[in-house]
Order: sequence, then C-alpha cells, then structure tokens
Amino acid sequence: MLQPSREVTPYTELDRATWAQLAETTVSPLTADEVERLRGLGDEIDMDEVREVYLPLSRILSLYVRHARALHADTESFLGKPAATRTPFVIGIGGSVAVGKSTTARLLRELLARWPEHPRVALVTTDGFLWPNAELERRNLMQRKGFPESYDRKALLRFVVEVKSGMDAVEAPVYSHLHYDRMPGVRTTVEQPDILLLEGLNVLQPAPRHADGKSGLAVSDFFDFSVYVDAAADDVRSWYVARFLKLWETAFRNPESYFVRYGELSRQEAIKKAESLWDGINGPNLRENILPTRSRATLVLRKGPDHAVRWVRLRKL
Ligand SMILES: Nc1ncnc2c1ncn2[C@@H]1O[C@H](COP(=O)(O)OP(=O)(O)O)[C@@H](O)[C@H]1O
Ligand SMILES: CC(C)(COP(=O)(O)O)[C@@H](O)C(=O)NCCC(=O)O
Repeated sequence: MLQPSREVTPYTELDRATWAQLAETTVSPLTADEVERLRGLGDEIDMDEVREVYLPLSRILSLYVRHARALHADTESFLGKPAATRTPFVIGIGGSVAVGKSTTARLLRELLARWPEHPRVALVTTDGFLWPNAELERRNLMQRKGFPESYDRKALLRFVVEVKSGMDAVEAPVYSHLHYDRMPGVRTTVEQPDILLLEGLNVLQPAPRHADGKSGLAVSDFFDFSVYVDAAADDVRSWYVARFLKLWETAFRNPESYFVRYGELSRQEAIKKAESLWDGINGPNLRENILPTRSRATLVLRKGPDHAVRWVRLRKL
C-alpha cells in the first residue's frame, strides 16, 4: 500500500519514489510505438520521467474524467432530464514562464488521448488571449506582457464558458512566439473534445474585480481539474535563459522574428538580455501573480533543477 509522504494536510503528498511506484500498477504501460511518438514531439523529456511521472498522472486524470461523467449522468437522471450531451472535461495547466507548462501540456495531450474513454483531447494556450502588441503599446503594457492585465480576460472567460457549455465549435486567437504577437486573423477551433487542456501563466488567477467592486467569474471556476507546474524561481530563470539561447541560435535568425535584432547579439549579450527580460518582467510576474495561485491547483508537480519531478501534491476530494 502506498503511504503518503506526510499526513495532516488537505493534500496527499507523494515523493518521487512513492509516485513512481504507481507506474508499476498503471494499466497499459506505454507501447514502443507510443514511446517513439512521444519522442517525436521534439521535447527533451526523459522517457523514464514519462513512465514514472506523466503516465500515472494521465491515469489519475482519466479516473477523474470517468467519475465526472458518472456524476453528470447521475445528476441528469436525478433532475429527471434526458442525459444531455456531456461537456468537455477542462484541465487548466498553470505555472511560471518557462517552467514547462507547454511541454507538460503537449505530453498530457498525447497520453490522455491513448485512453479509449476519451480519445479527443484539445490543447489551447492562453497566450492567444494576450492583447495584440498594438493594444499593449496603446495601454502602455508591453513591459507587462504576461501580467493579468495584459490579457483580454473577458474573451478568455467567454471562450472557456462556451466550451464548458458544450457549444459545437469555439474559436480562440493564436499567439506566435516567433512574431512575439497575436497572429492577426488566425484562430484555432475547439469542437466538443472529450478533454480540453488550457495551458497558460494565468489559468489559476482569481477573477478581476469590476469597477463597482464586485468580483466576476474566474476562468478556473469552469475547470474540472488543474495542474500547477512548480519549481524554484532560480531554476526557472536558468531554464528561461537556456530557452532564450536556443531561440537565439535558431528562431532569432529568422528575418520574420520579432527578436531578429537579438540574433546579432553575442552569446554573452544574449544571456544578459534574457536575464534582464526575466528580472524585469517574468520574475516579478511569477512572484506577484503566478506563485500565489499554486495553492488553488488540484495537483502540484514540483520539479528539481533538471526538470525531474521531485514530488506530487494532490488535493484530497
Ligand atoms: N520535462 C522536461 N524535461 C526537459 N526539459 C524541459 C521539460 N519541460 C520543459 N523543458 C524545457 O524547458 C523550457 C521551458 O519549457 P516550456 O514548455 O516552453 O515552458 P512554458 O510553456 O512554461 O513557458 C524549454 O526549453 C523546454 O524544452
Ligand atoms: C508570452 C509569454 C507571456 C508567455 O509565457 P510562456 O508561454 O513562455 O509561459 C512570455 O513568453 C513572454 O513573452 N513574456 C514577456 C517577457 C519575455 O519576453 O519573456
């Protein structure tokens, strides 16, 4: 029997070794083809990490989906209503810039789609709901990109409400990291998936207060589950610099890149630029707006300096 690593808490906390034991009992471990397909995602994920951490996580998420569906059916029956069409199971994935949200979300999309009960898994990032740069300039928010006020929060809330309402097709704007801006006229469409993964810095943030002081609805009010990807700020800062350098060596050489001027920097200058972007924007945003949302998550994945998950914290039902 698995023993939680600590008691007297509203969470079940499992250290890495205990969590990894779940992999031994997880139904249908990864096939060789699936391992190859995951490697094809192009992310630098260690396959032991997939087997020991993300496969059991996908299994727990699948259990939550199954029981949410059963509760939905029982509720409809109790209300004497014909079993309405199910709405997507919405999972929010939050955490700092560069902590690994997108990588975790892409991996979970692949793993969750393999369970026959819910093969249709959609992934949307909240980056697309950042105001376009022209609007950020107008609002004097370019140095606050990623802060709560830099997003079109009404449109993001409307998107999640429409998906959770079971609408046939719901569109979301698309952000380009190459252009460092929302792509004009480019939309992604969500068509009643079994599961929607919504990834972004801001997915767990509380509702903004209206001018009359009344609090509105938060995006996470419509989540069925949420994951916070967590790590020490210094580790995330180094991951951010490393990612910036990977981009400096590749994407920034593209004439279309917003950062093409950074492609001419020396390596040392590029490192200093990345550090200044972190120290001036992403680090303060993590401290002020993102880390305070960690306690709102259903599950916290805590990573060490090598991205390996050190412990998992799951809120008790
Ligand atoms: N599990 C992991 N193992 C190794 N590297 C990772 C892992 N997750 C993320 N990374 C790396 O860390 C950096 C940030 O990851 P990314 O998914 O872009 O973060 P976010 O979406 O939170 O900004 C990227 O360079 C990515 O390759
Ligand atoms: C667009 C973002 C807010 C999104 O964050 P991410 O998807 O990297 O977690 C962030 O990458 C960003 O651009 N922040 C502004 C400061 C900077 O250029 O890093």
